[in-house]
Amino acid sequence: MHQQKVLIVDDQVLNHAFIASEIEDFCTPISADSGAKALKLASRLKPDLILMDINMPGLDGFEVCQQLKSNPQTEDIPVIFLSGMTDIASEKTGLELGALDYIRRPFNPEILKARIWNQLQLQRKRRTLEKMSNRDSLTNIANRRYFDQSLGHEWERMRELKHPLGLLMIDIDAFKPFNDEYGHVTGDKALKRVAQCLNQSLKRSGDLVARYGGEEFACILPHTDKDSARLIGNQLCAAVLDLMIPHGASTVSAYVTISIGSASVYPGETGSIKRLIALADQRLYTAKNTGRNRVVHE
Ligand SMILES: Nc1nc2c(ncn2[C@@H]2O[C@H](COP(=O)(O)OP(=O)(O)OP(=O)(O)O)[C@@H](O)[C@H]2O)c(=O)[nH]1
Repeated sequence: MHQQKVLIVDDQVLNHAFIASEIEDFCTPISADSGAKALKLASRLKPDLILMDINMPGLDGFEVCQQLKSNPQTEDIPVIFLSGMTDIASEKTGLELGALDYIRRPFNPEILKARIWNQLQLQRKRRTLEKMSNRDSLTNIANRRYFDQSLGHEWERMRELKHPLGLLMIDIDAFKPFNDEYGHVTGDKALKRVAQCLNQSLKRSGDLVARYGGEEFACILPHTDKDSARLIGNQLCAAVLDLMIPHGASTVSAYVTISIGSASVYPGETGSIKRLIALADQRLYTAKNTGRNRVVHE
């Protein structure tokens, strides 16, 4: 099975089979015989490309394209129309709706194949760049940019669900003395190990840990009330201590430790993302001033 998926949307089963047989040696074709099924499959499977007929019973290809482009989860999936409607007005409508290309039927199978191949190569590069732009290059966990984006997204999601959103602000203790004692190369290695440890300690798929800046990390915990956030914070403190990274210049412990400020709110009309960050930040400050290697919470 190939990694890249192409969703073929057409009410004519014979068309599916023909296109699938042309492209299956370099991608995995998936079939949808209606616009409604296409919308469901697109948001569930996130295909790399959608090849779509226009004339279909129920939702037509134009309507499906419009819905795909207005949903943040599917707006970036490239769409190519494959249609027997050869008039300029239809082609213009398709392109104006955000389709990447419009191929008229009858098409030459070799040309269709070449176009799909080219689009999949571009999509592969696009996805690699997207991944790189969201990662911190030293620690290989999410970066600040991705954190800001995710926090905004989770704030909205939890507001709609009326669920609590937890946030941990995390800072490595006495890291300046660590660098002074062992040098920056060892400092970088310790940062990487702590980052990986935090990342691996989070068990739920919706949780996210990011490098917030320097030796500071931040952890987004959807569906998490203040007690659960504190509990997760304590687990993270214990996990980092368990790494047993020697720290001869620390006044807190013989090993590298972290301090955490924990907060959880129900996103609503009052309150804001800024306020949530400020709360967790203030508590991190308190954790630093009351001994370090601890979680301070409400
Ligand atoms: N090796 C390395 N050090 C970094 C990196 N980013 C930030 N730092 C260092 O982290 C240290 C942070 O020092 P401070 O903000 O004074 O805090 P601290 O010494 O950890 O003290 P507390 O936070 O109060 O426990 C600075 O010396 C930075 O140079 C990095 O990418 N690599």
